[in-house]
Parts: sequence; structure tokens; C-alpha cells
Amino acid sequence: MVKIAPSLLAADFTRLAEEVLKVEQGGADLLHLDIMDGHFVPNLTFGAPVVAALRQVSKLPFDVHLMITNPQDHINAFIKAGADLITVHAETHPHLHRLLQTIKDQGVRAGIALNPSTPLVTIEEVLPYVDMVLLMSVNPGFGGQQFISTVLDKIRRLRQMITERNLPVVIEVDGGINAETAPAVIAAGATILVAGSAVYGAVDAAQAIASLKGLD
Ligand SMILES: O=C(CO)[C@@H](O)[C@H](O)COP(=O)(O)O
Ligand SMILES: [Co+2]
Repeated sequence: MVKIAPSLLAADFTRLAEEVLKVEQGGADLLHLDIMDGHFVPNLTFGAPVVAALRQVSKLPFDVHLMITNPQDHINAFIKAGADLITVHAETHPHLHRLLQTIKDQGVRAGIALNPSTPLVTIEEVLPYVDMVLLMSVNPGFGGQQFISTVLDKIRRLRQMITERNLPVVIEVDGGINAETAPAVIAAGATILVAGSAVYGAVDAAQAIASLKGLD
């Protein structure tokens, strides 16, 4: 069964706690938190204090997507804030194995993310050390962008790599996911879909989540 991780980036920032509870009660499986530094990506969002505050109101697993340079300097702060899963971008660090171990040594699940133009070969050697691979299906930095359809083949190839090696790695896809794009993404082998505008832009978030899961 596919899991849905609504991205808080598309929520109403004047009512963050309510917006988290809305998707929690609406059937979300995780909460996706986009952390941007205005350096690795051309946008700024929020940091660990906001994540810690939301931890007080939600029981959802927190899926923290770090789009920041020098992720090693901030991992402990996000773990302390209550992250259950921390994903770092492969493009941000030359010592991925060490970075992933830093996360896992503290009992938190570790993910590795790839921009649309970064090839799968970049993560081949660290695949046994990750719990999740996040494939970006838009260029990171903003919500509400259009799905890049060539990522479908990348999802299929990653699924094959994981199956051939018999690894317990899940595939998350992030960017431009909606009721039209979700079925092909699921068919290609993704099991977690991030959805910002498709959930928070909908009149009924619970219905939007069900529709992404193919339940309506
Ligand atoms: O990481 C990112 C963007 O960099 C995403 O998580 C977006 O927030 C997804 O938004 P939609 O494309 O679903 O509106
Ligand atoms: Co994201």
C-alpha cells in the first residue's frame, strides 16, 4: 500500500498546527518537512525550532527533507527536534557514508535524495546504508511545479537495483505529484508519495489523500 506524505510547504503558515492536524486526521502516513537554506536551493523555509514546535502537536512520523549545504552541521538539531527520518541530498556532501551513519547511529532512519539530473550511480555504493531513496521529480526549491516525466524511468531503474540486491529500501518521489501523475509513479515502483499542493490546495485534504492512494 502506498503511503502519502503531505508537504507542509503548501500549508497556510499562519495556522501551522491546525494544518498538520488536518492531514493527520485526513489519513496522511508521514509529514514531509522541507528545509531550505537559500543556498543549495534558491528559497528559504523554516528550521529545527518549527519542527520541534510541531512535534508537540502531532504523532505523525516526521519526514525531514534537508535541502541545505553542510547538512552535517544541522543533523543533530533536527534529531533533537523530533525527526523520525532525515533525508540528505547526495549533491551536498562528499562523504555520504559517514553522513548517513551519523543519522543512523542516533536511531533515526536515513534517506538520500537525488535531484532530477543526478544519476542513480551516485548512490550505488551507499544503497545498503539507507532506509529510503527520495527521487526528486521537480528541481528542488519550490512547491507547485510540474512533474518531470523522465523521472518515471529512473524510478523503475532504482526499483530494479533494489530488488536485484534484495535491499529493504523504500522509494519516495517528491514534486508535482497529483491524482494524474500518482498512478504512473506508483506503477514505476514508488511506495511513498510526497504531495504539497495536491493535498493542501484541495478543498478536502482527506479526499485528496485517498485519491492519491487510489482509494476513491
Ligand atoms: O521538496 C520539495 C520542493 O523542493 C517538495 O517537497 C515540494 O514541497 C512538493 O510540492 P508539490 O510539488 O507537491 O506542490
Ligand atoms: Co520535499
